[in-house]
Amino acid sequence: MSGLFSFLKRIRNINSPPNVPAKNADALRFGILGAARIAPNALIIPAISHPDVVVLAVASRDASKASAYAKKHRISKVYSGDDCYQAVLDDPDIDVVYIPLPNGLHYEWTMRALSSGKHVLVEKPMADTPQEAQQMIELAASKNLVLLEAIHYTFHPATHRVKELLDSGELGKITGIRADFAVPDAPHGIFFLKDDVRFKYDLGGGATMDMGVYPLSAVRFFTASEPVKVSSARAVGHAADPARIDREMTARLMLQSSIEAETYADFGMSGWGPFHIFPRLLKASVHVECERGALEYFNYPLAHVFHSIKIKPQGGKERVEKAYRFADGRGQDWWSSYRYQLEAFVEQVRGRAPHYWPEADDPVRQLQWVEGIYAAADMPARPASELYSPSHDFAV
Ligand SMILES: NC(=O)C1=CN([C@@H]2O[C@H](COP(=O)(O)OP(=O)(O)OC[C@H]3O[C@@H](n4cnc5c(N)ncnc54)[C@H](OP(=O)(O)O)[C@@H]3O)[C@@H](O)[C@H]2O)C=CC1
Ligand SMILES: O=C1OC[C@@H](O)[C@H](O)[C@H]1O
Repeated sequence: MSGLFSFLKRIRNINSPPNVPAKNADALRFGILGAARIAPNALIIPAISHPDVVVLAVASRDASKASAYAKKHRISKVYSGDDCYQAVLDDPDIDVVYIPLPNGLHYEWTMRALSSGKHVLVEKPMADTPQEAQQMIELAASKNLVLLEAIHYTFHPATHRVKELLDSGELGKITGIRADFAVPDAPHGIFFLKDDVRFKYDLGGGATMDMGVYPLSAVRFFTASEPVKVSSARAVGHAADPARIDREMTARLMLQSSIEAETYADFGMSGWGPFHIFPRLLKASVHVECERGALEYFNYPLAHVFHSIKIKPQGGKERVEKAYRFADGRGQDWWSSYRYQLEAFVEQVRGRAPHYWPEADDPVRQLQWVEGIYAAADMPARPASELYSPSHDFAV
């Protein structure tokens, strides 16, 4: 009962933060490109409890959508129309740009934002190709600006507790790892729209690009190893564009130190039983096999909602841990992974040490293996932006 009570309290506090601090006079002012569905969870609500963050502006191509979104989320500046995204970048009051646009637009708008001197928080995956990500990272570095790909689960304390347990040696070396992220097929609107950006090849769609970046990131993060090859990959095409858009992808990878990995992503698992009428449950686990036992981390992509870490030493007693804040007291048990991510982002901009920060080229390596998986599954790599040029002459 106490578990259910803390779960409900946590959900309430995540969505309606209990302590609303006054904003610092020099708080970082964020502008959002696009009235995206993810922005309230990923930035707008987490910003409420951060004294150093103000969400100042939102841009949406559609004027009525822009004003309704701004009103609902109490955002004071609204830009709309064809040039609305550029207007945010031209606004001298904006310090940081949050980019929750379709994947295929991440490169263009990150390059434009960095060129305008803004720090950038860009949604995952950072770009459509590793070459684009490389240029984005180089431009940020050359301008001394912060650029972060929003792989938010890597900022949550539970993720770090799992890494600590694996690194402690209690279970011995990692020999294999499997990571899943899959949701059941559901009526349009529950998870995805009928016309969702995820189903459009030219916008960088596909399950591997969308949900698949989590399991791929997880096998790389927890093993601290890179793949050396994609042993096999099997895609099930999405009805919208079956030859190019994967609805489901299962990949087997060989990592350094002979660790075998499997990733599974699906944004529409079909049901089971007669006529597939019984829906499947969410799959969102990382299962790690070690020399002397195993570890199971359930719900790693949304650990703040609920998670469990099962430690299963060989011949020993299984135990379960949870970690909603860091052992040294940092954070709050109701902070979402997005809130922890925002905390780290601000620390990085302010020149202080965040509790975690990814290696600069991590998004490049991640996208190299996204491409490797598509190739092994006989699906085309996602197309680079029309504005991409290998010679680096991005023109704004
Ligand atoms: N970190 C996380 O947990 C999550 C991350 N994401 C990521 O966030 C991004 C956006 O996802 P989501 O919020 O679901 O997407 P939405 O479709 O809700 O939002 C995308 C926004 O992009 C703008 N846009 C610009 N050009 C186009 C176009 N050609 N077609 C469609 N939209 C366009 C629209 O803004 P407007 O019309 O207002 O200008 C739209 O609101 C993706 O990169 C996705 O991977 C998504 C969900 C969870
Ligand atoms: O990042 C994400 O996390 C949750 C998923 O449902 C979504 O498709 C994806 O974009």
